[in-house]
Amino acid sequence: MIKVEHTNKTFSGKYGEVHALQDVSIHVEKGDIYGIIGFSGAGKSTLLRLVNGLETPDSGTVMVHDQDLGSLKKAELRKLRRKIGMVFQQFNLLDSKTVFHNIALPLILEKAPKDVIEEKVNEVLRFVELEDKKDTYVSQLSGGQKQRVGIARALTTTPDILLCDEATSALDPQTTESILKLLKKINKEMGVTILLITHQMQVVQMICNKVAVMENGKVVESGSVLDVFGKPQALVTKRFVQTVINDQIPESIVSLVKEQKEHFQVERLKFIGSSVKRPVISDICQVEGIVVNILGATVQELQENVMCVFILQLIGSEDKICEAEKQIDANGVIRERVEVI
Ligand SMILES: Nc1ncnc2c1ncn2[C@@H]1O[C@H](COP(=O)(O)OP(=O)(O)OP(=O)(O)O)[C@@H](O)[C@H]1O
Repeated sequence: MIKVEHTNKTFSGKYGEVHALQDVSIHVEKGDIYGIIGFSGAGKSTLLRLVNGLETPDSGTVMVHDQDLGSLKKAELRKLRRKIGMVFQQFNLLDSKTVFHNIALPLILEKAPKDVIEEKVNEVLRFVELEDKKDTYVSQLSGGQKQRVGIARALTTTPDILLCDEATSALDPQTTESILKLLKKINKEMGVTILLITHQMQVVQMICNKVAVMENGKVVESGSVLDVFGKPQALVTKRFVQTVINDQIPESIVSLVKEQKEHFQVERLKFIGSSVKRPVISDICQVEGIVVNILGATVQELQENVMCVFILQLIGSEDKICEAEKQIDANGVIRERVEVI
């Protein structure tokens, strides 16, 4: 549905050149909620602007619906963009106009008939649950309500792609959750594919099925959310994952672990999907000569799955520890040795 292939974009600024995108590729399929995460300056907005045709790459291609944006005429690009809705961090609404007027704006600009506008606005207002605010001025709304209006406006042209630019960054945690639920409902019930950029891993955890992690203009890691959360490779990805899943040994027990006189190994186990049901702990307990000490455990919801992280201290000889590790690996659990420093 969206294919960005080997794109590069360099800006010339006051202090020299900025390589905003370096060989960036992402593939978004129909029905995805695809998250692009990165710290400030990573290149997320530039990538999003390529997808809606506001920016052109220096090299590489951007395909939307199998159409190469670089080869489209202005009118063709306008037509394609009609099917791409945009949601912004700062809502980009007209404060002195009513909710109805703001939502109707894209259709007013298209000179759609009044009855068509009325019907469509009512439909999207129902969907975002703001029917009672139809005649309220935007200046009188809360941040969450403003974002619902922004989303409703993006839906009036019945887009099949929604691009969200930090849509929840200006909102409190509770409102963020309700907006994310609304985006998920749009994806599920309207079949709209969503590409969002964010710097909050919580957003990715709550609604995305795929994620690309950006750093210094490059995609350093991408894949399904389950894979990326389960086995983050790049340091920046590990840091983002740790903001939502605490997989570290609690500081307070590090010294207790170090006091252990017998030979031991600390292991981090991640159970995702069906591996949650495996009796791994009881399996290792059956390895003769191994004592298991649970140092930490967390459970997080991830998509329609749960991810459990266990930090275990296996006490026993190196041979016995290797035997226990084989038992763990045979159960399809993600395992890594943890050095206690
Ligand atoms: N029009 C421009 N002219 C010059 N430099 C630009 C321009 N647009 C972006 N940049 C630079 O490109 C780099 C990537 O910017 P971009 O806005 O894509 O990052 P970002 O990940 O979206 O960051 P943020 O989360 O802060 O918006 C930054 O160093 C930025 O200063």
